[in-house]
Amino acid sequence: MKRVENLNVAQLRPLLPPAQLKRELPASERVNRTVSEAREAVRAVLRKREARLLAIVGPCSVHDAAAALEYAERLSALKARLEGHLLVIMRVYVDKPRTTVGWRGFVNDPDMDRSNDLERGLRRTRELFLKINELGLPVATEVLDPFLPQYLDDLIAWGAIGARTTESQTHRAMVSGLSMPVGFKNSTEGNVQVAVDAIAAASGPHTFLGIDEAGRAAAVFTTGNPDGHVILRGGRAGTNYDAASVAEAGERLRAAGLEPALIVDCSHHNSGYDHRRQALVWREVLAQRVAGNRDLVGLMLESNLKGGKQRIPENLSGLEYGVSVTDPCVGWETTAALLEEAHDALALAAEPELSAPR
Ligand SMILES: O=C[C@H](O)[C@H](O)COP(=O)(O)O
Ligand SMILES: C=C(OP(=O)(O)O)C(=O)O
Repeated sequence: MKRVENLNVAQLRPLLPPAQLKRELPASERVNRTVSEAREAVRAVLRKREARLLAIVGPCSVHDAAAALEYAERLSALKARLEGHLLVIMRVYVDKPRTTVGWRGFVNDPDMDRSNDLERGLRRTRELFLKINELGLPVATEVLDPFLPQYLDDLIAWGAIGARTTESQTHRAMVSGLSMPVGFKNSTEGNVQVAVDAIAAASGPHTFLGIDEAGRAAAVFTTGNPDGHVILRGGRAGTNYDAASVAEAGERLRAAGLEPALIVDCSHHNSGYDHRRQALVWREVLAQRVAGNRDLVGLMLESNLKGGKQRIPENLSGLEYGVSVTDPCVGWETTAALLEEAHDALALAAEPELSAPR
């Protein structure tokens, strides 16, 4: 017989099962509280039961756990001060989609040397998510590989489906079984309807091929995720954070019978991949929200310890600490200033309400 199977597969390397990793690195009570309280708070924000603005900020991708932790420590201190008006969650993105090819993220290639030691990546990612949650800072991440949630789901407060996968049946079905609220990005072309369709699709039950806690192939039967929402990230057709684009996205959700809840991603096509433009987007969207647009429930910022981005050098000792290796990020000072600004603007806008005669 002619060999016809696995012709392009170099190796199949068994991985530790999810239950084993969770046993080795279990969530503490404090971590569990951070995750469950943040998920509940996000749900309240999405349903407009609470007026805080969701602020999802952090690196485009994590490549250095120490730098990510330093960032998390700074952000958790700031979060505590801004809690009255902002619900701050840290972007801890470890599984990166690529337009063509490139480094696939901390979980896939933690050593950044193309050794793709996934088992080490899973361990190190779980360790990092645990430490960040332990600070009381909830974790936001893109859910790209459909098997990954089995290893990390108990540590994630908010999930995203990226612009390249919002239209994917596999991802919609996966989200229908996820335990946390999930935002769907508009497509890279700028199509918002695919994100609206994704919310509707993921809100119902699905059955798909997955793995169970023991790592065995399993048919996964889901009940549907009621907490989908749209993330506007701009597209090749242009930006979509202006008042007209925001209104149109809200109308699309209403027309589909869905809660009009929108997050604006200040980066990606909304910033033209120029990190200096993220502040403009942030301020413009904040002004719309302060002027009374309650469809706008959140903002996303790509931010790191230092601004800009760097190429991954052949010799990794040449990496600059705290600088993104994927999309350009705003630095820490800009991040802190934008968060403070948002907090103060929302506080000011809320004042007349508070002091209104009863
Ligand atoms: O947010 C990250 C990137 O925009 C996304 O992963 C695609 O990256 P690439 O176009 O550099 O491959
Ligand atoms: C990959 C990302 O964004 P997008 O899917 O919008 O390109 C991201 O937010 O890291």
